[in-house]
Amino acid sequence: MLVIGIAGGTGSGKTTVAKSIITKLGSTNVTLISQDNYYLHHSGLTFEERERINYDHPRAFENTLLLQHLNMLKSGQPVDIPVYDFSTHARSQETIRIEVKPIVLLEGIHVLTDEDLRGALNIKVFVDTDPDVRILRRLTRDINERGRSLQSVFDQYLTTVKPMHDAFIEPSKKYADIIIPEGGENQIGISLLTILTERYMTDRAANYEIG
Ligand SMILES: Nc1ncnc2c1ncn2[C@@H]1O[C@H](COP(=O)(O)OP(=O)(O)O)[C@@H](O)[C@H]1O
Ligand SMILES: Nc1ccn([C@@H]2O[C@H](COP(=O)(O)O)[C@@H](O)[C@H]2O)c(=O)n1
Repeated sequence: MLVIGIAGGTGSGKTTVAKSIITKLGSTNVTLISQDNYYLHHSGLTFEERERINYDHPRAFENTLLLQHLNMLKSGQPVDIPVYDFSTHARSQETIRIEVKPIVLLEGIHVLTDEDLRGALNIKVFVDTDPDVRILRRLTRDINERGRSLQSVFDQYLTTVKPMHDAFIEPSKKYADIIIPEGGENQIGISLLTILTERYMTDRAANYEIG
């Protein structure tokens, strides 16, 4: 199984890049997993307490479960991954079944910051988009899709999103094999990744396999 990690700041276009690759290759051979599904649950906290959590710190995620699921997929077992509800800041009761496919695209803000997670990736990608573009995209998305107010997006951006991006996410770019400027607009970058993936599918014995 080939695992491609797609990191980058919030709103950089990680999901858009991943979905473009799936559109080009078809969903039969490629599956998408978002690190966001592995946000810690915090069942003992009230909504107000959950609202104040720093969701941009690397330790906000249950990466051990994510790694366990990647290992199960690699050994041929399907997995039931958590579903995360951004409007309640909690995992929902449901899970999603992920079947075994030859290619896994793993996208998330911190897929390159964690050493163990990096070790599970065959190709490491960083989507590099200017902060002003990212915050504008995030503002629109969080208000339209994640139940946020304008003020809450401002406050969260300044108190946690930007400081954590500067401290952890931007420095993780150095681990990338491929940097894709401007995300979904970069058709050449997306085509490059698609070609690499196609090549893997036609030659499973290629050098990408981790020992
Ligand atoms: N090139 C683009 N032009 C316009 N809007 C975009 C572009 N890329 C992404 N978006 C929008 O910006 C938001 C964040 O993009 P997304 O791919 O989900 O980023 P990420 O997964 O990095 O947070 C989404 O609403 C998406 O539709
Ligand atoms: N309860 C939560 C959990 C996470 N976030 C924000 O999501 C961002 C990561 O998702 P992207 O799709 O934008 O990569 C991250 O920056 C968190 O701030 C949230 O707002 N609430």
